[in-house]
Amino acid sequence: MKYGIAVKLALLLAAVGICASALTGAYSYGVSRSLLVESSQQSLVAATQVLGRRVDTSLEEIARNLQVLANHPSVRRTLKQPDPQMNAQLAELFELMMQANPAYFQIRLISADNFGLEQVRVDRLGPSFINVPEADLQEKGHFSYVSETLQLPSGTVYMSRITINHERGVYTGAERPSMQLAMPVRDTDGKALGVVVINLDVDGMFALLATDLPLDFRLFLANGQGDILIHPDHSKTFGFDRGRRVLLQDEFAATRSLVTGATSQVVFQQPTTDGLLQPVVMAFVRQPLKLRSEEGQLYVGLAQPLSSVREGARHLGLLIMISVLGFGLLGLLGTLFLARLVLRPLRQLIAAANLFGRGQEIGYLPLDRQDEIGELARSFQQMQRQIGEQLGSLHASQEQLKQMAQYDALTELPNRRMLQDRLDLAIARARRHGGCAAVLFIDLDNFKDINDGWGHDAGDAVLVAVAQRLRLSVRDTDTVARLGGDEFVVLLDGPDTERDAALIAGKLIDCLSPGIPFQGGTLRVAASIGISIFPQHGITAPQLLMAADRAMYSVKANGRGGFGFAVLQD
Ligand SMILES: Nc1nc2c(ncn2[C@@H]2O[C@H](COP(=O)(O)OP(=O)(O)OP(=O)(O)O)[C@@H](O)[C@H]2O)c(=O)[nH]1
Repeated sequence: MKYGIAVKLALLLAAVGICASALTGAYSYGVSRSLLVESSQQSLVAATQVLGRRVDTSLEEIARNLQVLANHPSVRRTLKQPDPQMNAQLAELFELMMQANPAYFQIRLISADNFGLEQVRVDRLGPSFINVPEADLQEKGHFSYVSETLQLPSGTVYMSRITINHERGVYTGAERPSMQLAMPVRDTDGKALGVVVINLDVDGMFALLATDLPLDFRLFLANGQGDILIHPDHSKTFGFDRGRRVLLQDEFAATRSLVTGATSQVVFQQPTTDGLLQPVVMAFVRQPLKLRSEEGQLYVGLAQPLSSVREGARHLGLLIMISVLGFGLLGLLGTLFLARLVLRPLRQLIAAANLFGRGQEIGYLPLDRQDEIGELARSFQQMQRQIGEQLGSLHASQEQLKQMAQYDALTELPNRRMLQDRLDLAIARARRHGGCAAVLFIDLDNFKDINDGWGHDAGDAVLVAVAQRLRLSVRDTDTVARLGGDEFVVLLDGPDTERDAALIAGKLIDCLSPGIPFQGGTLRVAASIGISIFPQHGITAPQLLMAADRAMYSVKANGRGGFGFAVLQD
């Protein structure tokens, strides 16, 4: 039993278990993976929406700052009557505001007079600020952020398009993506005195807004017409500034529905392209701007590497694989243990059956168990009992058959067949030791008369009594047999047989002479005996029997009731 049932059962169950859990694992992995990717995509959309709203909120905050400045009494006063001291104080105020708002490139106070001459201007230059000297101040009346803002009602914000700042001046904002937010400064009677302008660092503002996003996220921004303004590949930004527009809807076909207004958000997977070194999931939202602006709306986008989206799914897959293998192994060990547990009593039964087959004590059987194994053990015990009983009766029958084959049923003396065997044995022994054997052939005289006169039962009683008397008259080592009817044979075996034969024949005749009591009466019986001796009268059993038989007939012929020896062979 190289691979027993336990191993086979364990392997089968473990294989079934592993297949089932692998299929379940694969299915749940597939479903969970889709759900995880879907959930990541939804999270990306939500993050993009939050970012878009933050842009709008930031612009509103800038508008509130503009309001503070436009309504500042010193601003009005210096626009009405320029005062270098007041200008210096305002410059300090502008600087403080720029310190608090890192995305402000520049704050200016521009007069409505003198062709829009800058009154106060503070520029950011790296970590420091420059209060531009009066001599370097410029006329800005021809810029729309001045001319158009002067037309606006008090408290209204002008917001320019986002462009590359080509205005003259050496400061951090030069040649960088920027936008101008301006507000008119009006006198109490509503007369426009000038404008306050904040030049905003667009990249800086978005970098600030996106600070809490994961490092591998990439930011995208397009203006209301779809011109890409922020892209990891800078060659794709502000294409219109170089005379070749690069549009969001051309770059990412999936955003067309967004640009045409069919949807307010899109999420899609993008294979590797310029500026995106690996496949990403991208989400874009259309962000309407609350402030009146030339853009009207912006398109804000975020890209997340597909690998990080799938990271969770990969982790899940690994967990599922470990679980499947772990549970498979546990299942295998558990099944092996269970199978051994179940098979132990079966092995006991096998051992018991083997012992029973060899006729040995069968030992312990799990008879107390209430399950199928207990039932099997009880059936086995029952079968063992029945087989034992049947074997017993078979042995008894065999013994009976043996008795019947070798003994006479009436007298219980050895029959002709057994006599034959004993005679053969005696001849062989005599031959080997140079001894002899004697056959005394006994036939009752006129036995027929007893039958006829007293009935067959009387004859039987006589035969039984004769057998008993003959038996008691010889040694235990001698054989007294009944050949049939009223014929008996006594076989004498020993060194002095020849001399004793006549003696014993006389003794036998004498033992029969007492009457045999039967039903209140007495039956009389006598016998004639013929004697043959080995080797004188024959050297085989038939020869000896025949010689003795003939001798017995000679006795009968000579008047019965005596014995005589066989005639010597020539
Ligand atoms: N009761 C009884 N009678 C038997 C049995 N076997 C044989 N006999 C009878 O025994 C008798 C034998 O008779 P025989 O030996 O031929 O003759 P016999 O009357 O003995 O006369 P002799 O032998 O010449 O002296 C027959 O009548 C048989 O029927 C038996 O088992 N029981």
